[in-house]
Amino acid sequence: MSDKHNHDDASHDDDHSQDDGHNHAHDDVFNRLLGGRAEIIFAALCGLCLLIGWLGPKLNLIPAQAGFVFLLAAYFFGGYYALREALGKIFKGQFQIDFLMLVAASGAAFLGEWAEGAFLLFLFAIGHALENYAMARARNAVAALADLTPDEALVRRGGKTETVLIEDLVIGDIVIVRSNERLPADGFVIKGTSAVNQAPITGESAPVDKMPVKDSAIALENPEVVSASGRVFAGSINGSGSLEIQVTKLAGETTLARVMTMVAEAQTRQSPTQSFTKKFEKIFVPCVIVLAVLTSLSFLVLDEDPATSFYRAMAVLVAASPCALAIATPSAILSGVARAARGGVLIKGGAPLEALGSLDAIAFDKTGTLTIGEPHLVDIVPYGDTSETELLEISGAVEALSDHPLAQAVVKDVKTRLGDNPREASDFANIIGQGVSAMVGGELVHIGKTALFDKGAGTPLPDDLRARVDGLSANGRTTIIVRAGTRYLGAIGLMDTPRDTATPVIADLRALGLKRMMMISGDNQNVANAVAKEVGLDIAFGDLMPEDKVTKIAELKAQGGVAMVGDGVNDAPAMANATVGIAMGAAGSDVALETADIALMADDLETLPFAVGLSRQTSRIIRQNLWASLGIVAFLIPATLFGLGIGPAVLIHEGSTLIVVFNALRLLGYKDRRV
Ligand SMILES: Nc1ncnc2c1ncn2[C@@H]1O[C@H](COP(=O)(O)OP(=O)(O)OP(=O)(O)O)[C@@H](O)[C@H]1O
Ligand SMILES: [Zn+2]
Repeated sequence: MSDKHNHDDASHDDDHSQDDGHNHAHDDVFNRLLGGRAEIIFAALCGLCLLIGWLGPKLNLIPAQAGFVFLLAAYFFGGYYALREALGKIFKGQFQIDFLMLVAASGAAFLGEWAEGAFLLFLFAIGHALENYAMARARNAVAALADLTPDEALVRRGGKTETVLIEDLVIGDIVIVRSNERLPADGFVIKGTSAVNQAPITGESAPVDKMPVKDSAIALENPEVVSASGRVFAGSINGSGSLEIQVTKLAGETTLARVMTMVAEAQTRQSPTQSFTKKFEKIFVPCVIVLAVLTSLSFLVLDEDPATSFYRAMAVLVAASPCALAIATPSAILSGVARAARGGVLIKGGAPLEALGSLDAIAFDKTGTLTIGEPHLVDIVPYGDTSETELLEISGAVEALSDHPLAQAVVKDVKTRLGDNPREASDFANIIGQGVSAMVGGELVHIGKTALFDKGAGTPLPDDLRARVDGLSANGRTTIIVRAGTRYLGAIGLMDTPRDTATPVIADLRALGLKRMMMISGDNQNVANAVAKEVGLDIAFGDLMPEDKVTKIAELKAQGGVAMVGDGVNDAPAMANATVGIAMGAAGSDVALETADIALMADDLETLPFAVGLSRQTSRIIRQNLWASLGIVAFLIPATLFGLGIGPAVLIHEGSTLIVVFNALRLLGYKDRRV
């Protein structure tokens, strides 16, 4: 890895821009010669020179002068990268904590303790090399996702089949995928059926059955509306069938490619804890310097020589460098975000990750989120002398002009019951959150919930029809009422089925410690209650207009924070107002991918407990790391003041830094405990 990352970069530069401070390679002569491993090789050489220079003269193997030359070499190898980095920072007007270490090493040399100084630099160099290696591992955990896509694809162009590089695929190309091969591109199926394993992209545990889309011309024009059974993603693994796929995204723009870019961005975004530790360091570091200066003057009051005081001051400097504190949070966030991405969850940085880890309230949208979002007609109740056919025809004609899930359900079921609809509607209007209106056969037709007929003008809802509607709602039916002119034609009861995953997911979330789980819905309160009860939610807020949803979420946010889970269909404003907005189905929707704080790639709730569990684990690890790093500093400062030497101080210092980093790296192996 030529990729060098210094823990101090991540958090010590006072006014660093995210990308500059975060991740830069040491692109120097040595790294070029040593294949990017110069740092670790230098650390090893430093140790070797130290060993020869220190033991050689002691065992009379080499003369003392030669030993000294080896110690100087150890200084060079151990201090080269630290000095380079520190000087680079100082020229930019930034301060680097590890500069304190260099001062301490020079101090040791100044006192004639060359071996001790070299030992300090050795521990320092090896510690940092390991740390950089670990951080690179976390960062590259996501880059490994790129290996999921094959380099080449088998394409059919103009009757010929040829193999091309995936970079050379163009939109509209037809790609042939044989059984058990990895998919080379995003697109939709035009031929063949197969069960495709999408776990690397969406985290879905079970393979998804794929089949050709009905109309490939429409699908190519509007890839976002292709159903889950038709759409495929680069990087997923074909099952036993073979497929022909039409390409809809260029190689650099596939879902996988975009997730990788977004993860890289997210990993550099600062979390509240990071900002806090930075502020803390701003106060702490000057205090350390003052303390060290005072310690170096202690010979003025204590009965000791100035060299001893100076040595002790150096030890204090090392002891108090809060390196572990600086790396504690960024390393955990890096690993957490990387692990999430590999499980089909895109977390946009440390802030949402930490927020989700500490929330205990979560709100769900109903339609399309907790339910499948495909309601069916279950009750048809004509009123007065209206026939069932007339009720259905008029409703079908009006709803044909609406794109609401309820409308689509009505249109579809009317078509299966009656065939082609002889009636047609015009002058359609949407009455947001309540219903719709349109002209059919010269009459103004209104369709919608009770509130539409209570608040609006026009003939009021007759009591006997209201009683029927209330009865249906009480049974958990979403009920819509139809009125043409002054005549009430009747009511239609629809039912949407909860997702199979809803109940187990909510049980898992409860087991993870979420206390308040609720639903917010525009649907009737009774219906909301029925669904909430079925899936195991604590409470349902129904009859909410779109702006009421926003108000409700803002209210919950003020009461200690809330995560809002939605499918992105008319719940985006509520998600934007939540502490953390979680969108599902992001693999198929660019808008959801871009706007959510956390995006579940699968069009399902399945990966939500994983996201919450991982966030909680990340928060726990950050807390452990903060306590450990502060604890070590709190121990080392008095210990060095009372005589602990530089060697042991550096050992403990670097040891604690590494422990913190490796503790964070545990997140990469976080187990998703779903069954
Ligand atoms: N096209 C329509 N035809 C009939 N009724 C409608 C239509 N659009 C909305 N309504 C009525 O307005 C209510 C609220 O609609 P809204 O779109 O705000 O919520 P929703 O998306 O259905 O539910 P949820 O908030 O649970 O996702 C619906 O339950 C329905 O009664
Ligand atoms: Zn350090």
